[in-house]
Amino acid sequence: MAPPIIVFDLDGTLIDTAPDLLDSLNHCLQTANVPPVEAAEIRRFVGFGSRVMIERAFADHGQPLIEGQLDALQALFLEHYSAAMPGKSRPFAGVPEAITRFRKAGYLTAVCTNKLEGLSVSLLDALEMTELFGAVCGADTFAHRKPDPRHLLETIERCGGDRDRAVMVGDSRTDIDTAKAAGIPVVAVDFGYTDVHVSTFEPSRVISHFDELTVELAESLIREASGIAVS
Ligand SMILES: O=C(O)COP(=O)(O)O
Ligand SMILES: [Mg+2]
Repeated sequence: MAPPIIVFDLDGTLIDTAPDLLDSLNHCLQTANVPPVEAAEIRRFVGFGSRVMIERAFADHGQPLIEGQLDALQALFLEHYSAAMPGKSRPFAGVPEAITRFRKAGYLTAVCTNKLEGLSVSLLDALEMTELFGAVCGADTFAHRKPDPRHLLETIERCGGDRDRAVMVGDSRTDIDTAKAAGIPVVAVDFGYTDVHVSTFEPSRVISHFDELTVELAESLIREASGIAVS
C-alpha cells in the first residue's frame, strides 16, 4: 500500500515570499509607468502565478495591457525574481519541524504550487529545503494547475502517495477549492495571502501556527474524510 502524504502549497503557506514578489512586481510596474503596489495589497494579487499577478495589478490601477506587453512583463518579472532568490523569503515559523514530524511518522511530503516549477525548486534550493519533499509540482508541471484538482492528484501520484490518505495544506481559496474538488481534506493557514479570511472558504480546519499541524490532526481528517467515525 502507498504511504500517506501531506501536500503543501508554497507561497503564503510554507514560505513567506510576499516581500520579494512585491519587489519584482513593482520593478515591472515601474518600467511600464504604473504606480507601485503597497505591501498590504500584494496578498490580493498572489495565488494564480506571476502572469495573473501582473494582470491584477494593472487592472487595479485601471491601466490597460497592450498586446504582447504581458509576455514581456512576465519575462521581466521572472528575471528579476530569480536573480534575487531567496531574497527576503523565509519559511514560516515551525515549517521544518512540521515536515520532519510527518516524515518521521511515515508520511510522504510534496509541494503543489501555482508558482512555476523551476522557480519553486530554485527557491527551495536557495533555502536548503528541496530535500524535504518527494515532489515539487508547479503551475507548468502538468497540463492543469490549481484549482483543477488534477494538479493535486497528479502531485500525489508523482510522489507515490495514497490519495485516500492525503491531506492538503494551503493559504488561499485556490488551495481549498482544489482539495475539495479532489475529495481531499484541507488545512488552511490563516497567515497567508488572501484578502478574505480563509474560514470563509470552509476548509476542514484552520491553523494559526505550524505547531498545530500534528500527525494526529492529519489522521483524524483522513478518518473523517473516509467516513470512519472519529472516537
Ligand atoms: O505564486 C502564486 O501566485 C501562487 O503560488 P502558490 O500556489 O504557492 O500560493
Ligand atoms: Mg499560496
